[in-house]
Amino acid sequence: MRSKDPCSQVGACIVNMEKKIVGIGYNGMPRDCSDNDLPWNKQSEDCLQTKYMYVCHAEMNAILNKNCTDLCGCTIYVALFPCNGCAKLIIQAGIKQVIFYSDKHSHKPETIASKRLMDMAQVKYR
Ligand SMILES: Nc1ccn([C@H]2C[C@H](O)[C@@H](COP(=O)(O)O)O2)c(=O)n1
Ligand SMILES: [Zn+2]
Repeated sequence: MRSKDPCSQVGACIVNMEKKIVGIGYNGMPRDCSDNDLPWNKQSEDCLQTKYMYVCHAEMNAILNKNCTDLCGCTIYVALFPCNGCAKLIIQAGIKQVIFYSDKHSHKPETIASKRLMDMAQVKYR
């Protein structure tokens, strides 16, 4: 895994209906933003000193890295259940299925909102 996040290395892989890989990504700082200059802290009195303000999620990177015209009908495999921000991207990209390994943040509002959106948009997850 290539992520520089010292606590959580997350990967995502998108496959089309023929099971061909059409996008991969991992969690990392945005392009041209140094992994070394931005914080990787989970907690700080100053939220600007936490990674959450800056890091791009694996799902976002996999979608943006797609090597085909569109992702309609695709399936995304993810290490962690997508947050609400990534759920919006997944839905808007036309991805129809999410296969996740861990749902360890299931109690968080981000995850509850994510499931609400995916249920409405008929994106299956398991
Ligand atoms: N579905 C997700 C959830 C989280 N991430 C990234 C964002 C962070 O780099 C890390 C989560 O950090 P933690 O709070 O678990 O230390 O994982 C992601 O890419 N996709
Ligand atoms: Zn996310």
